[in-house]
Amino acid sequence: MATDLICLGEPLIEFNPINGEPLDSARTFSVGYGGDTSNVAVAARRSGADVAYATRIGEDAFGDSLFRLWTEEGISTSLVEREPHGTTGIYFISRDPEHSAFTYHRSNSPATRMTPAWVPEAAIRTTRALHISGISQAISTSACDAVFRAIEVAKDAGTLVSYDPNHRPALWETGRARAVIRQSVAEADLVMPNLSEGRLLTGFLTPEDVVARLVDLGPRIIVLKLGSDGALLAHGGEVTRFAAPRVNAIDSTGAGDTFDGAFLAQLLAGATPRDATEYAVHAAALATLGAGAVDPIPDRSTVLETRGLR
Ligand SMILES: O=C(O)C(=O)C[C@H](O)[C@H](O)CO
Repeated sequence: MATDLICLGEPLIEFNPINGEPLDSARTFSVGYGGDTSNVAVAARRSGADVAYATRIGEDAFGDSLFRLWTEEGISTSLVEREPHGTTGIYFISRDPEHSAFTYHRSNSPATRMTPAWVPEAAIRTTRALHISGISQAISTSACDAVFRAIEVAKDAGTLVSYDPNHRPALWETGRARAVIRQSVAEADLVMPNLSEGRLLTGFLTPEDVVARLVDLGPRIIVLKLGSDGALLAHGGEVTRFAAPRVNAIDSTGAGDTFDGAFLAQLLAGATPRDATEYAVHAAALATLGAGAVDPIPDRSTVLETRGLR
């Protein structure tokens, strides 16, 4: 059965120091789930979308654990390939309320061996939206080629292409990142960068200038994510600012991904981009109230109940 949304990329197992201790002295970690596109899949699912995740993971314990997550969340695993003897990637969080930093152990993971031939073309042709990100383009050349192939198939079929640059400087050289991300932004229908990514792509500083330049690149809908300052939506020739509710954030990991998934679920359910942005700023704020990427992602009823926070 066709799903509303396919998220394609690399999932990771997450290690988060208990009480936010620095990595060099941390002795105890809570173990959770991460990987930006998997986080988006969970967020979209918890907001009511019918979602499939496309990836390659190992036939190892961490692969089993991720597989269980998607199954328990009700995310289709029909596009998940298991690699015998593959080692599923992991990362460690250095926690910060606004900008968490990540230490990766993911080189040579099964996801780095995604190729254009692996891309699930038939499924992408029949779904309504495809979500991909710059992280999958950073992890290997063949994964980057796979993302571009997925975009090409989606565009050919009229599937909405949703793209988050998620620039991670630790994963690739900035000149290449900028070129690849710009090309992807130009091809996408919907892009959801943060301000530093917008600045990298456009050379402009203010959110308004950044959004104006991104509009020139071509996407139909641009949502510039501004963290605790909310978001700026550009759509249909109008630019609208949305404030975020005030919360006592403890960990921003995955908040941007929660925004993406929440926005996509609303859009696919028929909401306008304005209503989807209003909903997504609330969902993203709630996602900062707990530690780690996936556990604090709110469900639809929690987002709707807490919209009065502002
Ligand atoms: O940074 C990555 O590659 C990850 O996927 C880890 C995190 O879950 C993700 O960055 C949060 O957005």
